Amino acid sequence: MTASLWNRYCTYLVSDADLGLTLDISRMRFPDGFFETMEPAMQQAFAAMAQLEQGAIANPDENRMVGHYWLRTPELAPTAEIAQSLKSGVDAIVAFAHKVIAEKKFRHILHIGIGGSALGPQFVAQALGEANQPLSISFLDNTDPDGFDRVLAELNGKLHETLVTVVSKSGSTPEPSNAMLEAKAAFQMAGIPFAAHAVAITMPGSKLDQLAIAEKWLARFPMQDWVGGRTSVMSAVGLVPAALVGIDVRAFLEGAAAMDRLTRQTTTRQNPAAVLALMWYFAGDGKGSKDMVILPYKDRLALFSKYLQQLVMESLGKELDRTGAVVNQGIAVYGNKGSTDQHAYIQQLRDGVANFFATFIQVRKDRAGLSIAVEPGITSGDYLLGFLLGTRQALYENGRDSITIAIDELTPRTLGALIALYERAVGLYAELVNINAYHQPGVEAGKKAASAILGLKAKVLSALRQTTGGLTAEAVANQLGLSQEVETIYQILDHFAVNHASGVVRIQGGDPLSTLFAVRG
Ligand SMILES: O=P(O)(O)OC[C@H]1O[C@H](O)[C@H](O)[C@@H](O)[C@@H]1O
Repeated sequence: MTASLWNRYCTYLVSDADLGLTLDISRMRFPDGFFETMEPAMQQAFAAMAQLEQGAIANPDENRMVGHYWLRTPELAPTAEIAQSLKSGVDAIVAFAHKVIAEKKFRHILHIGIGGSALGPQFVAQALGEANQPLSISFLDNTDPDGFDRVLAELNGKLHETLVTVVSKSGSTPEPSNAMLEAKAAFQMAGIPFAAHAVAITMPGSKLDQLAIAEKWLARFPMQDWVGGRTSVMSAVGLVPAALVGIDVRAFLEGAAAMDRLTRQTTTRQNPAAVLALMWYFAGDGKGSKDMVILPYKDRLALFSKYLQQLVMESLGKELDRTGAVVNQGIAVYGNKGSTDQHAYIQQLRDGVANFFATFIQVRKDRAGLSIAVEPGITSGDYLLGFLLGTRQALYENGRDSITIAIDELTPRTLGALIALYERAVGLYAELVNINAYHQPGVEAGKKAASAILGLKAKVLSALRQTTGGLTAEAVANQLGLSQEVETIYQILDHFAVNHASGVVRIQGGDPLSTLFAVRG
């Protein structure tokens, strides 16, 4: 390390002794005066965030407040009623988890949810879980039948001691709904009443909530309208499973509250979320032209990149800015963990296309106990640090910038703080580029197209049933007057045939134009 880099390190380091956290931007090559240039915009961003925290309709497209910061500081909620419901909500979650753990009736959790309703719980469980935790946890986070089978097979013979947490904010997302039905079927097959094992986490009055009430499920926990899925890990969505696996959820919330205090301050250079957002802005020129590669040197944090992928990309990936201009904003996020990735894609980061900036995440404490020496005077943890610093240096020498975030220890408190740091950095960055970070209009397009495709299935089958000799996909499409849908129809027929569904077979193989499909039996 050169003296000038050390100087830059000391000059720009943002640190918080209470959380044991540092943010080092010395390896980002921003020019002198960058902070000064950005200061007016950052002050506006602070003001907008203050409004948001006071209950402004910060998500106007959905006419919603944005309240995830109140989850860890209920006193800041805009009404006493919200504050009280948040406090009693956490009390109820903690009491429920204590009871379940003490009774020892349940040994496993099957958590059902997708997107924000699964990624947070998965990330927290992997980051803080222990081999001897009171309940083990597994996840159904898709509508993949084989995926269901694999997880349910692992729970075979254990369903009588399995608690199922069904999570869906809207209560009508198809994937968790399908997963719930598949889990319910498995319970029925095993002769175990599903309702007595099922917990619903959803917005009051949703389809899922109504089902849980009608079937008298074991428990229901509310999700708030003003908490988005990707920032729901500190609502019942994340707290219920975390408390059940024995994680100190109050410390988790407190860590986030501490980070919120730190990142609410308006002295930019002392505010780690502001500094982080500005580094993203610098790296990608405010247009997301560089990808964000997340490299935690800690196995427990391997899901952090996936978690941040949703948080950052669903929040910032927007076609329009708030004036309605087409901006196609966003920052692509990917990563896994170090040093593992050094044996994979880091080759390209060092030598290939320079379209990214890296974020190294370091946990200074190696492990709970003592380390053996793997070489005289050297531990495995020394290697991990060496690889982190070495990779950072190798990247820097080749013109690749990086940020390093370090914490002393990974605990519920520091994990809460890390999540809160990124939540606010995303909020501030969205202000800098003037977009709504709290809606996700693009997601709807795929959902609508999927439901149109499902609607075609019955029509395709009935057309096929009317012939004996078999039809090509084109013939089916023409019969239905849907020639523009021919490829989708071909895909549906192929899916039928491979799954031997409804008696559909391929009676003459070949290319998509000549393959004949028929109904047999
Ligand atoms: O919790 P749910 O309402 O089931 O939603 C689950 C997920 O699906 C949606 O499509 C959104 O894009 C995500 O932000 C959300 O977390």
